Amino acid sequence: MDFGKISERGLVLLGCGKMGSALLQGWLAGGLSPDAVYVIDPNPSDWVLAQAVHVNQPLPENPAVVLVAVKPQMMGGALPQLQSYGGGNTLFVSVAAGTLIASYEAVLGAATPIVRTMPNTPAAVGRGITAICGNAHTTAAHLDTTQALMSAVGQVVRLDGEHQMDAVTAVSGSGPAYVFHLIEALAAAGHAQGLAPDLAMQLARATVCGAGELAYQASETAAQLRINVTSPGGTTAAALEVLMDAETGFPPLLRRAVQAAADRGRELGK
Ligand SMILES: NC(=O)C1=CN([C@@H]2O[C@H](COP(=O)(O)OP(=O)(O)OC[C@H]3O[C@@H](n4cnc5c(N)ncnc54)[C@H](OP(=O)(O)O)[C@@H]3O)[C@@H](O)[C@H]2O)C=CC1
Ligand SMILES: O=C(O)[C@@H]1CCC=N1
Repeated sequence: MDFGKISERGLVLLGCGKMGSALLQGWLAGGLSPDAVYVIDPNPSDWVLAQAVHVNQPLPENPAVVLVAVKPQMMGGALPQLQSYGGGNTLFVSVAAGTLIASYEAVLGAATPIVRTMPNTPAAVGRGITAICGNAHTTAAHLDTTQALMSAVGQVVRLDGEHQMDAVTAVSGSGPAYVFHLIEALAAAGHAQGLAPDLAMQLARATVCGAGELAYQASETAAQLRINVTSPGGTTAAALEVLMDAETGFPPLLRRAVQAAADRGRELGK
């Protein structure tokens, strides 16, 4: 990726925990010079400290981008220190769940270009997906810059508006955790069938990873890939009868889980 203005003017990363580090890892791997990155974090990890980026050092006068990756609950304490960059030509990009664009505008000024995004942690291996939407002061160029930054760590989709963000967060932002829990639950179920825990975990993890890779590479729909596994009257059909039950299977369970996540996003926005 050509980091252009970011290489010249710098990128400030406010909060460099799990999500900030996943993004930073992708950018550095994509060719961003560590010298262009200014991390602010009270407890930087050993990994961050080893990246030759500026950590808790004086900031550039006019950074091209401020990437906000602190928890929503920390935003009130963290954001005001960057208020002086508001209303100028610094683009603010937030990855925080829940926190509304209006909250940033209240601190930074409504004339600040702000793009709200929702990435996910597979960004750490270049396989994330990030949804983006901007405020009234973001131009096509700001959205392009954000898209380029997030494309360094996976796919990017543009939303119609911020109203979609809580649902997106509940599906793809939090979604990796649902899949990791699927691995845990599948392994536990294998153990309940008499397999040793290690073997059950190896089988479950490889199965989810392999199925994910197949879904990524194959041209068929997810439904067709499922049908391809399901021999009529066979073992998969027996399991799917349980999992696809309209009252007790995955569909109502995931609907409730995604609803809970989206509701929590809305609460965080208050
Ligand atoms: N994790 C995920 O899968 C995803 C997270 N997000 C969003 O990313 C954001 C960060 O989440 P995540 O990375 O998981 O959380 P982390 O707690 O791992 O990272 C947040 C980092 O910010 C630091 N921090 C706390 N206060 C300040 C401050 N005043 N100034 C600068 N840095 C500060 C924290 O330090 P300390 O630990 O010492 O408090 C921590 O290192 C959240 O808003 C979340 O909604 C979005 C998509 C996916
Ligand atoms: O759990 C959270 O609130 C964050 C947002 C999406 C994933 N992690």
